This record gives sequence, structure tokens and C-alpha cells, in this order.
Amino acid sequence: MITVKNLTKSFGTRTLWRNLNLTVPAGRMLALVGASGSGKTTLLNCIGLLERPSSGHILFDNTDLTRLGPGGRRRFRRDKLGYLFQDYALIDNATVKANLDVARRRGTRPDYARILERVGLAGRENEKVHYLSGGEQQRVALARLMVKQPTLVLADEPTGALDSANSAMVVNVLREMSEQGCAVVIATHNDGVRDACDLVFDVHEQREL
Ligand SMILES: Nc1ncnc2c1ncn2[C@@H]1O[C@H](COP(=O)(O)OP(=O)(O)OP(=O)(O)O)[C@@H](O)[C@H]1O
Repeated sequence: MITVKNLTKSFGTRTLWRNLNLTVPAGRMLALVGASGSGKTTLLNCIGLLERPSSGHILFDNTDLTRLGPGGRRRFRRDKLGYLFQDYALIDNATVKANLDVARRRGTRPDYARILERVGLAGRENEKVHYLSGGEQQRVALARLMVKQPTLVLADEPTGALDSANSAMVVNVLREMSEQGCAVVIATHNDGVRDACDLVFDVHEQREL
């Protein structure tokens, strides 16, 4: 479960949100919505420890993420967190398989063939990522998430580069991960993605819809 408590984020004199509160229980999907510029990505970045909030707390189960030192932040990212962000953060000059290997936990042997088939990339493991299309790279990023099996997923417009069939596939995979106990937070402008979530939070209005 992730709990955001009285979170405030300012850039200089501009305050994006003040005393924002929200909770995403394990096993639930929450859509972050709101006008462009309302701070959805910034909120994901704060939860994902990529940016520091100006004040407030972010609790993951009983751990206050805002108080973690460098080692704790690294372990949280490594052990708990899965990102699905717009730049995909893949290793460009490596193969699909090598990108999945990076996410593999020690001692686990995920079924790459099954995972790649699930994301529509069956048989593509030996292709270099930089030859893949934007939508294919987005699906490699999803496959990497399935390999990692995080307990918290942060997704920023995860269907941005995809057609409707692949968008539905992404939502279904995220739903399966949530059903396995993961908390999923998705920033989106897509009404279909929003409707597929259990909870909807408007970042501009700072309230659940
Ligand atoms: N490092 C930064 N320094 C100054 N301003 C920033 C910084 N990062 C983000 N902002 C500003 O904060 C605002 C919110 O940006 P953010 O990307 O979080 O919005 P968003 O709701 O995700 O928008 P969109 O729907 O267009 O993706 C924007 O006006 C942006 O310019």
C-alpha cells in the first residue's frame, strides 16, 4: 500500500499542489488524471524517488520513503518498484533479452517466451532494441516489468505510443499484476485506461473522483 500524506511540491514560487493526500491499497489500480501541467508526472516522480517533494510524506507499507538514505532508496527501487515511463528507459544498443535480464531477480527464472508472447513480441528476444518501433519498445518495457514482478508499479501514459488492441493488452497486464497484489498508479489522459482503474484521482483538484 502506498500512502501520500500532505505532499507539497513547488518549483520556485510556483506550487503544483499543496497538502495532497491519496492512498493506493495493494491489489488496486489508481488513475492519476488532470489537465496537462497539473503535476501527474511530478507526483509519479516523487513516489518513485526520482524527485524530492517540498514537504510531506510518502509511506510504502510502514516505510517513510521520504526519510530513506541512499542505500534504502536504492533497495526500494531495486526490490519493490517498477517504472513504465515515457522514455521506456531501455538499454538501446542491447537485445530484448538483455533488457529483460537486467530486471530478473536473483534466483528466479521467468518464462521469457511466455512473457514476450503476452506482449505481442514472440520470438523477438535477440533483436536490438534500437531497431524496434516506439510501440514495440513500450511493450519491451512492459515485458521487463513482468520479469521484475514489483510490488508497486508507476506508469506514465503507458499506452501513449500504442494502438487500441495493444493499449488493452497493457491495461490487462497491469490488471493481472494488481490482482497478484501489486499497487498500480497510472498517469493518463486516456479515458479507456482511466475507466479500467479501480480509483481515479484528479491531481489538479487534489481529490478522488
Ligand atoms: N524540474 C522542474 N523545474 C521547474 N518546473 C518543472 C520541473 N518539472 C516539472 N515542472 C513543471 O511542473 C508542471 C507539471 O509538470 P508535469 O509534467 O508533472 O505535469 P503533467 O500533469 O504530467 O502534464 P502532462 O499531462 O502534460 O504530461 C509543468 O508546468 C512543468 O513545467
